[in-house]
Amino acid sequence: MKTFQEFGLDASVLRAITEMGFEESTPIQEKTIPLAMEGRDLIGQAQTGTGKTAAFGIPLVNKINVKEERISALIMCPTRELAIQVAEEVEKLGRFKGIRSLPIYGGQDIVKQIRALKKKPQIIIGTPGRLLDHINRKTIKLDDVQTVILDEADEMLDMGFMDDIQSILKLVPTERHTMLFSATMPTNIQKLAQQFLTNPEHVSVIPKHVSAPLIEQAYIELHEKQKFEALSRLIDMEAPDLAIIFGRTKRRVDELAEALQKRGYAAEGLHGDLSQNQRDNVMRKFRDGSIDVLVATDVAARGLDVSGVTHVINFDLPQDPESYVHRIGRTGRAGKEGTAWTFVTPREMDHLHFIEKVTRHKINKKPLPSIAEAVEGKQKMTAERILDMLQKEEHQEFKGLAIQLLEQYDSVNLLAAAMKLLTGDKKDLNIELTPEDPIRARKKKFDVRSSGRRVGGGYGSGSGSSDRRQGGGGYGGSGSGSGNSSSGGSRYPRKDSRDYGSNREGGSSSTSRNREYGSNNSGNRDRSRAPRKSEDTLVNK
Ligand SMILES: Nc1ncnc2c1ncn2[C@@H]1O[C@H](COP(=O)(O)OP(=O)(O)OP(=O)(O)O)[C@@H](O)[C@H]1O
Ligand SMILES: [Mg+2]
Repeated sequence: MKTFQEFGLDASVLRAITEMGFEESTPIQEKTIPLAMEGRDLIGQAQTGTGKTAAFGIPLVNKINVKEERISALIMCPTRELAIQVAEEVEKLGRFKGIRSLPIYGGQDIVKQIRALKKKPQIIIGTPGRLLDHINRKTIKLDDVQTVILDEADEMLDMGFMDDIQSILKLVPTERHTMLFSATMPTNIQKLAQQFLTNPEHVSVIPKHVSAPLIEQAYIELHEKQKFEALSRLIDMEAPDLAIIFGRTKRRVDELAEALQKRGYAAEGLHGDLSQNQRDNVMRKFRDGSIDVLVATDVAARGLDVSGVTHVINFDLPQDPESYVHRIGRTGRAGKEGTAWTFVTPREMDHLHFIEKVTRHKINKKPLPSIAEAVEGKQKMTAERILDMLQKEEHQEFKGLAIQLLEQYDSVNLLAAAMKLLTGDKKDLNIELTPEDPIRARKKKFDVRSSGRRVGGGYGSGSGSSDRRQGGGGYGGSGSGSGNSSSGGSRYPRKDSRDYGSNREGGSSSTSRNREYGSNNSGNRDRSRAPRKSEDTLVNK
């Protein structure tokens, strides 16, 4: 692998890279940085957690002129959390060069954003809905934008952001440098690429499997009613440092987070119906370790990079293979190992096999963890906590009492009792979750075409595009409901309700497919689209 010195980067950018602790470039960085520095348009595909952000961030900050007082680069992301995270990485990369960057996303006070825009940032990192809002208010002008990056480009298309992106890109000079990035590149991305990129280079670092190599993947076949018990046992058995648990709907996430809390786990939920403040708080707590279980809808599936996530658990099977790849990719990042567990009900087994086929990765079947395994795991963890406390020497004030107790009681019994207390077993609490419908693969899904690799039918282009058309139609008129709309009669249909949601945006919107992560109907899926991808969407051809 190349060191960063070999790219001929600005000294201030190199210094930033060093401070971030990056020693060598990752494969996608090695391939894209030189091309991007030449100004080539490109489509960059590489596994989750392999540094795509810096792959576009480094050449971007390298070329930005700090004297520029206008927006010269635009990065678009599908979710607010991702926009915030990418903005932080860009900020770090550009720090010593003195580059000004700003995240712009829905749910945040627009007046505050307008004030921040007055500081003349050179790089804007935003979600499409809120960007359009600013464009309509003329608080963001794109006339001088020279570089556009679409992170998780396929997801933005999938969420129905195509119209928004088109509207935005129409305002950017055609003489520009455009790059798309994602771990998955479905065929429909070609349409976007053809329209917006000039003679793009397709840079793909997907060796054999589309999912990241350091993730151990397993599934448990079980009935819907067994899921919660299985989850508790699994968490106890595996004792994750940090875990993300994906649920299918917002209601599911709420119920699950509450149920886990009742059982004594430090868990909180994240989905599009929460206020931005709540979303920020949950993410902050998860990042700083004040909670160790994040329960989330697919709003957290893409791009999020939280170090220390050792486990991803699909409490509900994801809708499509892409979602599976991205969800499990929240662990096993930056060279670290991770484990992904997936719960599958008997009726969903076909769909799991489909995911295996598309991702070209066998997912190992594991038995439901037994009570004994759960107990053993919990005991181990309690012991670890005690030893950790010993090392930190934070137990001094209990020493006197300990000596007294030891004079009267047996040491083994004493410690065992203390451990039992510490384990805080609340297993007998009766918890019932509202059942979710199983995901079912469509009948015609294995319509194998000539190459023998394609999987058409329900996942192929035919039904897929009709799904999209439906979605697109629904968005046209969804504007009026947007709570934070202020520029009535705008040129663009208002679609920030799809900005993965907040109460204000999503509440009254009539978004047709509930794809936006913020409808108030608590039972809604955060994404309720039919599976429809073709096999070759995920695998390097
Ligand atoms: N060259 C490098 N050396 C060490 N760590 C790196 C390097 N480049 C990036 N990283 C770190 O790797 C982690 C994953 O990077 P990043 O979030 O960019 O992955 P990604 O490819 O965009 O993944 P996803 O597909 O999930 O969005 C981050 O914590 C980042 O700081
Ligand atoms: Mg990323």
